[in-house]
Amino acid sequence: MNEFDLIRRYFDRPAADPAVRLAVGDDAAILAPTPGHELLVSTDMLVCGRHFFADVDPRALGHKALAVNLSDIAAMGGTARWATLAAAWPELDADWLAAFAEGWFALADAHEVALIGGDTTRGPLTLSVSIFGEAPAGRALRRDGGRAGDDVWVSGELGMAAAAVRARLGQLTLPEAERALAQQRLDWPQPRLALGQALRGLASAALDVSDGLLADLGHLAARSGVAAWVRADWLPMPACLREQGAAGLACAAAGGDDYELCFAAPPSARAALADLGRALAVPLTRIGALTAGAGCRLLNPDGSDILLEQHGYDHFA
Ligand SMILES: Nc1ncnc2c1ncn2[C@@H]1O[C@H](COP(=O)(O)OP(=O)(O)OP(=O)(O)O)[C@@H](O)[C@H]1O
Ligand SMILES: Cc1ncc(C[n+]2csc(CCOP(=O)(O)O)c2C)c(N)n1
Ligand SMILES: [Mg+2]
Repeated sequence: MNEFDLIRRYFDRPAADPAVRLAVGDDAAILAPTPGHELLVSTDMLVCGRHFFADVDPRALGHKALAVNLSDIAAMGGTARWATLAAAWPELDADWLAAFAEGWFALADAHEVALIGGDTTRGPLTLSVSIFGEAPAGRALRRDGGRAGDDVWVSGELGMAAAAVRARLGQLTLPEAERALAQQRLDWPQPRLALGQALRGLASAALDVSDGLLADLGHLAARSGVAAWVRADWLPMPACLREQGAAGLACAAAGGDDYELCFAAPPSARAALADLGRALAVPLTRIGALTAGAGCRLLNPDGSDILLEQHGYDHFA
């Protein structure tokens, strides 16, 4: 099998989407965006040893490479449409590639996202995915719309993916059942696309939690020109992390790899958000608020600060 056989065998699947005029096989894809919509474009890379362990399940890796990109479209309140996959593969392992493609296409098909092109080289395992989504013109959710007085919310549960990484590195001990759940959260993030779309018109600002809640909320606050606080005891985290004390809190508040949505919304939206959480069967938890000022604080019930060593993952810290 050579490079072109590899592409044809694993990644060249005819797109059902009539907006894909031309996909894999030419010098560029040709797409027909939906009239009245704006294009959302984002890129996320996964590097072996940095974003995943070398012995990762290839099906999970195929899923995650796409999922983390879908999560950025979810954070914008968009519909995901098309993706490109640029990959460096260390070797041509047919079973491994088949499993990777299976993980990718299962998620791609579930969200009707067509693989429209990419690039293939040999090298240390690295995946760079670009995602193209759409939102009705002027309606995408941005980071810069938050206002002092808004509530801060987060979807799902925080911290288990980071706990899986720390357990693997011997920095944290989890009971067997919880360790399996944590591994599941790390390997199989579920991008919150339906939630993001439903938040258009409800949320004032949003982003997805990839680096860690405090770091990412800090970005939202900075872009919105306000400060943020969150209450440690309001964070949605499983009991097994609460029981770990400071180490568990660090996972939930700053661990990253959660791919949940964090968003700001005025208090007048509380009832609608409670209904939305029930309708989508996604837990939505009010965890804090935006205020005048700058920065992002983690608070005790008495209002005192909890200082963490880091607010999130930083590749160069
Ligand atoms: N090399 C680069 N050149 C131009 N822009 C970049 C580059 N790297 C990142 N950016 C931009 O900087 C901003 C922040 O990037 P970042 O990768 O942290 O996005 P994020 O959504 O916060 O996190 P994640 O990558 O985990 O989704 C984004 O707008 C991104 O497009
Ligand atoms: C082996 C291994 N070590 C550490 C981590 C944790 N981690 C790596 S990158 C990142 C932030 C998101 O990345 P980016 O900002 O590049 O999108 C996080 C939380 C992991 N997942 N696997
Ligand atoms: Mg993001």
